Amino acid sequence: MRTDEVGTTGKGLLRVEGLTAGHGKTLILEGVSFTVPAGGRLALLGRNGVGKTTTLATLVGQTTRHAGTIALDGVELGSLASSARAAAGLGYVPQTRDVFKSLTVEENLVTGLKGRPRSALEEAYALFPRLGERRRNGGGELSGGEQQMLSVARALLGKPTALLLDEPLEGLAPVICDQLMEALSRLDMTVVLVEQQVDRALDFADSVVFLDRGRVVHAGPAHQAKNDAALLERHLGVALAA
Ligand SMILES: Nc1ncnc2c1ncn2[C@@H]1O[C@H](COP(=O)(O)OP(=O)(O)OP(=O)(O)O)[C@@H](O)[C@H]1O
Repeated sequence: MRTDEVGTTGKGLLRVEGLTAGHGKTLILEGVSFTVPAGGRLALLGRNGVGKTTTLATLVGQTTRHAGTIALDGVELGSLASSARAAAGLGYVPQTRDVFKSLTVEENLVTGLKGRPRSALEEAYALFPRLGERRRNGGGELSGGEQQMLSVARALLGKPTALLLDEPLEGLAPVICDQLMEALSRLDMTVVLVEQQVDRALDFADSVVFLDRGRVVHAGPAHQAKNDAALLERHLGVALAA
């Protein structure tokens, strides 16, 4: 168990098997399988357009699923509506940062409470003190980093057992990336992270899956991938700085 934790322990086993999905009749994913143990952290990596966002969107029920299963703690989610998947414990922070610009920070957070008491908002402010300082500001007045914190905090207020993060660091200054990754590293829950900043993603994750053209082309421990320049070059076209 991690110390200084936020979230749920012992739950969040995510099993994805043979997922074939896309947009309408257009197939993007073909037979994608991976398992993340409860409390595990998976980095889902690959070049642009290989299907990373589509994978997360399929898990939360926003694409057309043609085959395959998605099970969270043994509960099959594949045929449930998105709202029921969220209720079953799947949290999602989309690439678009779901922030309501016309609502204040606090009002945005309230939309994530899902019936929990208002006092739970303190969890969000404890994780991201900056949101506490900005609680009366409008969502549209926030910096990119603050919007991302708000988007993550709102997803966490729903008490997910597995959190899906789509490129949370996109467009953020390095110091804000540091802060966000530090906060995420304190979460004690299953996480699937899609991220272009490969070095940060591999430092955060225990395991990694590389996608190429909608298929899993490599799966293994994150630390091994980090030290395998040929693997990174092959699947991402990049080499990490030593
Ligand atoms: N709504 C859509 N309708 C049809 N095709 C789509 C739609 N959204 C994405 N695609 C296509 O699906 C493929 C996979 O896209 P996806 O966004 O999942 O990739 P990605 O790996 O997340 O890429 P990136 O790193 O650029 O975000 C791409 O070829 C993309 O053009």
